Amino acid sequence: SQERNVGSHASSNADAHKVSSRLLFEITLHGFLLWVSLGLLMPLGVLVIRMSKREESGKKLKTYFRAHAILQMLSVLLATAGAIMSIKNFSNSFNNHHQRMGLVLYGIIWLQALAGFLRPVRGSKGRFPWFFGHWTLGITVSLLGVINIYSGLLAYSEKTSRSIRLWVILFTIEVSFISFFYLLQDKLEHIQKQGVILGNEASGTIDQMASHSVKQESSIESG
Ligand code: HEM
Ligand code: HEM
Repeated sequence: SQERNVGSHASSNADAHKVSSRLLFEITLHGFLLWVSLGLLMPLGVLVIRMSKREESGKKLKTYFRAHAILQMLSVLLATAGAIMSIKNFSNSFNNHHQRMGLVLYGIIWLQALAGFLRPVRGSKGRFPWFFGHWTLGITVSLLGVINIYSGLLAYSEKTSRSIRLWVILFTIEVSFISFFYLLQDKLEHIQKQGVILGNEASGTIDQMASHSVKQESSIESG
């Protein structure tokens, strides 16, 4: 960069300004594309396929599956556009965590999407190992994606000396909502099951419990 400054001595001020505002635009576009991709579409795609867990109608199952596949493919395409752009315009030095982890993420999301298409049919022998691999990699990518968005914001504030406070706060709120909903999905299943037991089998269950405790008491008495 020193060489460049020396080389364009005559119009150095104007050039420096041009370069920096162009770079600023490219960094902002890079950040925005990758946030939409790994920070929004990908986690939404995960939440959507998890909604199919409590679904019995085949038609709705298919819709959730389609939505998952489409959201994840869009996410991969946007990330790829962002990757091509950043490799064209940035330094390609890969000398910090953000850049190196970003490169690894570009690779893994392609693998994950390809693996999504190469799934064994439901109920076959290979389905569980596939699901376990797809789930583990999917969750890992989503977590690393969130971490890389934070480190990208830090890199942005270092490069531009602009405040990132608002973006950090907004992104943290978004991630909290998504995490809450992710955890709630497991609980909803639990709550629904409890509802079924209380609604349909309550009297039977209570009868069983009562007779069980009577037996226990009588066995304590006799013992
Ligand atoms: C998970 C999402 C992200 C991934 C996978 C990612 C990936 C990358 C990669 C691979 C590079 C190096 C590009 C090269 O030199 O060819 C890079 C650079 C950079 N990224 Fe990101 N990025 C992400 C999100 C963000 C966000 C949200 C921002 C915030 C604006 C950001 C800001 C930057 C900056 C400022 C650079 C310049 C290089 C530096 O000094 O570190 N990135 N990113
Ligand atoms: C980078 C892209 C992708 C990511 C990050 C991802 C992530 C995930 C995650 C985390 C789950 C598990 C959800 C849960 O039950 O807790 C899942 C399930 C699933 N994914 Fe993906 N996925 C991606 C792409 C794809 C694609 C492209 C397809 C198909 C074309 C696909 C098909 C499926 C199917 C069928 C399931 C449900 C498996 C089952 O419940 O048996 N995925 N995905």
